[in-house]
Amino acid sequence: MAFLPSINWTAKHIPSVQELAREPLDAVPKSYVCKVADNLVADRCNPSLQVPLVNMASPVNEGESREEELQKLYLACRHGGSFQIMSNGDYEATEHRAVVNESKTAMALRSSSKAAKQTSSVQELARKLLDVAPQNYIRDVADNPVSDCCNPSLKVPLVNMANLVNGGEAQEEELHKLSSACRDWGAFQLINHTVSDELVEEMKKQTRKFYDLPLQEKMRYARTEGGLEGYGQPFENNRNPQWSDMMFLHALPVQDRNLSFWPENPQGFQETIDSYTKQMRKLAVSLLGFMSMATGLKAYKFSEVCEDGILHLRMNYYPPYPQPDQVIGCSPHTDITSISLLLELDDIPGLQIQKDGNWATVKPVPGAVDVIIGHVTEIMSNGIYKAAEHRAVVNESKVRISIICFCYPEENATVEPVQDIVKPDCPARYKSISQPEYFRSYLDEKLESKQQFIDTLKVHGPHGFSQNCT
Ligand SMILES: O=C(O)CCC(=O)C(=O)O
Ligand SMILES: [Fe+2]
Repeated sequence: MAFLPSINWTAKHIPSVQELAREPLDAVPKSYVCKVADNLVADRCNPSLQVPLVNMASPVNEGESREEELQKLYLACRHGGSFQIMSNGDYEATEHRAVVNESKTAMALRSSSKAAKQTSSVQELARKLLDVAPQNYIRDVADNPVSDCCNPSLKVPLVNMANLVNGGEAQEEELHKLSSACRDWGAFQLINHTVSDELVEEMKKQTRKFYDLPLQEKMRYARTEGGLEGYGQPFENNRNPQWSDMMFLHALPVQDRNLSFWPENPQGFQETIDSYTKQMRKLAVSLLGFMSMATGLKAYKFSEVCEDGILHLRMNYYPPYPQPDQVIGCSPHTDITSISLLLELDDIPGLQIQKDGNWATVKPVPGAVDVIIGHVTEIMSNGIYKAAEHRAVVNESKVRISIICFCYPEENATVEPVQDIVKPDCPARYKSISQPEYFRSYLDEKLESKQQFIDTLKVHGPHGFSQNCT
């Protein structure tokens, strides 16, 4: 397919040394041949030197041999052990290497204690449960998601897309509702949207099947060090890791895809993701158009920049946790998108929106898409619309899965307040920045505590940020 990354297997990059060694080779590729000065046989080996042997049973069991074994362990560590830094140099890190046998294969599994800190799957961790999650997942009482929850009378607004599309009087009324939702909440639930039920159901079904695969299969798509895409845990910038796994893909524009991260299993998932993300971008464009209209703008200013926009897909998996108030599925944050379109797989609430100091739980509505306004729309509306702070809590006994399309302007767009909103008595409250620069500065920005990325883009000129333009 056109978007497969091109891999150039030169002599330097051999896909498998195991395979290479199977070939009847006269000589290995040149790049594998060591210099004479590094020759392993020439500086080989003092046969009288014996690596120390330590018997684990002795230091574990109390008793006479314990002291003796500990002494052996101490000497072994001093001369060729690890923990050089933690022991302040008392123990030494060992230089080591492995040589090759002339006729036999050798295998070794390396385990590094780094892996223990960061799990490769919270889903697996939750399966082994465990009366309590590892300590680093447990939150301070002050951040407790249940104790600071929730005002049940707060209800996230519902917007009916059919009324927006059909025009007439019903449209006027619905635009009014949409405007209030965007100004007062920065979020709403959208019913009668344009994405087909079959496609939505297929996307849900395949996502569930993907998470039901064995870990080993999911790990084929694992995020690589320093990368963004693939299967792994949420990017951490918080004190506690989040009780969730995720799959993150660059889905649109099509040329941004790296299909090596797109699951081939379950069968047909790639095609479903392709259709789903294209349909969701269409919905985003149409909805952003109505959101422009709802500010009183004649043209579809917010949507124009998204017609060929960027779309990132994230599928979140939140395992249950018996004390859901002790962990967090997704920490409070605002999205940096134009809008985020979120699908909940089952009737299991988890998403919460911050409203006037309270958290409001979004109750899943069959067939609805949850819409969350992000920083780009806040900027383009010059602050009339607000990016919603939101988070996800975990259910005590049931798995929760959500699928989110993060929709952004296209690559060559400029993120700035739209001209028709900026007026002499309502100057621009945000800086103008190109879309690529916007992403770059988001990833680079070192934010102070409580500061959000959008704060770095606010204009604090003579007119100040306090101007009220609404
Ligand atoms: O899963 C959810 O309900 C929210 C997830 C979310 O906000 C995100 O992934 O940005
Ligand atoms: Fe979010």
